[in-house]
Amino acid sequence: MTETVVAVDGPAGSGKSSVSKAAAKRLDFAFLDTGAAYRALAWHVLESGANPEQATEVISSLGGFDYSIGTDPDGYAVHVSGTDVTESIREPRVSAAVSAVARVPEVRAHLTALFRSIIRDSDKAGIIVEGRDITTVVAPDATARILLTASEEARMSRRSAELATESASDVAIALQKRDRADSRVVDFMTAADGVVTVDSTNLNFDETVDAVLDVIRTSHET
Ligand SMILES: Nc1ncnc2c1ncn2[C@@H]1O[C@H](COP(=O)(O)OP(=O)(O)O)[C@@H](O)[C@H]1O
Ligand SMILES: Nc1ccn([C@@H]2O[C@H](COP(=O)(O)OP(=O)(O)O)[C@@H](O)[C@H]2O)c(=O)n1
Repeated sequence: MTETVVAVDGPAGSGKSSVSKAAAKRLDFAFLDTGAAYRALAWHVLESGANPEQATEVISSLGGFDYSIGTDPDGYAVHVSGTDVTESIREPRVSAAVSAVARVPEVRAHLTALFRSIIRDSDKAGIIVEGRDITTVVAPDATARILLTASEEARMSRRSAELATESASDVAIALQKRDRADSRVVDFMTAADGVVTVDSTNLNFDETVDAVLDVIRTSHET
């Protein structure tokens, strides 16, 4: 039974995944990357030849979506029907299709229920869950709720440093397009009531992890 739930939201490239993972390791908590599930469904839709832009085709694909993800911050594998898709869900074709899949309300309801069961079943004392709507929809009553932000410029340069095979401008354009589409569905740019903003624009990685750990500690004390 998970006692402490930490919810982290924010735009693409703000550091949600890497910072949450590092904080979870420090606390010996589990870690859940919810974006991986939306990406895996987009991969599944593309793989089955369905059109991600067509909500009815996406909803039909949900029936055969057999998904699993680990919650170990030291390394987690993502599987769809037994196929390891950990790497392939990061491909640009999946990033380009994921927002269309994520805007379908039936998809969000299905995955939210899945995330809640993973959170409930985790055998660690705590879990850090990151995504876009964790502080507001998936776990609004989490022990600590954090909005991790960074300037668009910082986010783009961090993301393009990771994706060496693509040009910086291609990465920037794709990221802006995805953020714009995603923010029509959930607001992850402004902190909801009770959500603490950590702006990492002028913090290095370790300072950002420390800032997140501080919010978690403070939330425990109140
Ligand atoms: N405060 C920071 N300073 C510098 N680089 C950072 C910082 N936070 C995260 N990063 C780096 O930025 C990149 C994108 O982070 P990631 O965790 O993938 O973001 P998100 O999950 O929000 O899309 C990673 O390479 C990560 O190591
Ligand atoms: N809680 C969440 C998490 C992700 N998503 C969707 O999943 C996509 C991929 O999320 P991600 O966290 O892997 O994206 P990055 O920020 O890591 O690039 C996002 O662009 C959203 O479309 C969502 O709608 N709700």
